[in-house]
Amino acid sequence: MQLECGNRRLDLSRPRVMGVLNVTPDSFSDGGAFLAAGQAVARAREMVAEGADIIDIGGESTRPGADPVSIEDELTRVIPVIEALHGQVDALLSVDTSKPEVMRAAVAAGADIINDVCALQAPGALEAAAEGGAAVCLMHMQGEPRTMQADPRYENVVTDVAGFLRQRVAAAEAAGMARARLLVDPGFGFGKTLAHNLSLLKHLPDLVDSGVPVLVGLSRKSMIGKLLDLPVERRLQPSVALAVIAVMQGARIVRVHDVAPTVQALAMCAAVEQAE
Ligand SMILES: Nc1nc2[nH]c(SCC(=O)O)nc2c(=O)[nH]1
Repeated sequence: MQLECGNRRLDLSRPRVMGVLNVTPDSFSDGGAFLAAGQAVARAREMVAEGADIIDIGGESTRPGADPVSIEDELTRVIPVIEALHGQVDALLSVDTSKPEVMRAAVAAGADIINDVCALQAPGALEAAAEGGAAVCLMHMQGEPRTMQADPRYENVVTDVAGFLRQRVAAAEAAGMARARLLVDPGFGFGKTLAHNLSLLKHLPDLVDSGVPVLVGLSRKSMIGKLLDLPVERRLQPSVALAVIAVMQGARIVRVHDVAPTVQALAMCAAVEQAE
């Protein structure tokens, strides 16, 4: 199984690690720490050295309650980092954005993957994503970051999310994107209660059956805090455990803050997968 990212390919026959690089002043886990492009580039290099296959660069926090960011501010934050990293690190570059203007500029600057928590629903996003050839991650979110955790409700969260993602895959293909360029993601924590998140993880194989590789983001999320009553800075071990569970449920890419421990854990998953 290969993911087509422009003229590059990512072999998904073994699970891959996407390192989170928040270039925002209010990101929930390292807000402000990497605002300066120089610090962001250093952090990216650190994650690549730890084994990250992809660096996910985000200029707008989408944690619950986050305020929207202007196009200009998002461009100012992410483009210099993509330009500085392009061709300089042995990892694919992903841009975490929902804005078509940022998608176009990021791909032009060297982004290999568009990671859209809104699954290309913004006006012009399908066209922007189609034209550059980058891979695209289509993620499910109910509502918007500011209000999505108020009172999320579903008929059946698994079939609702799976149906939405199937529809977004169809829309992307209709816009001219080959299926080999696509990823789907249930969007843990994006308009979901703890029960919804646990059900989605338990039934992840239903999503895997869609034939499009699955990416998940569970790292340091509030579902861990709710289950174990742990603050963000003490969620490493459960985050690694959730990455292993997701991979054993069929996920092929995990989006994480703590790269080295996740790389180690997924190397063991890969060894077991490949054993006789
Ligand atoms: N594809 C994808 N992109 C993401 N961006 C964020 S930002 C919030 C956080 O890291 O807690 N989460 C996710 C996720 O779960 N999947």
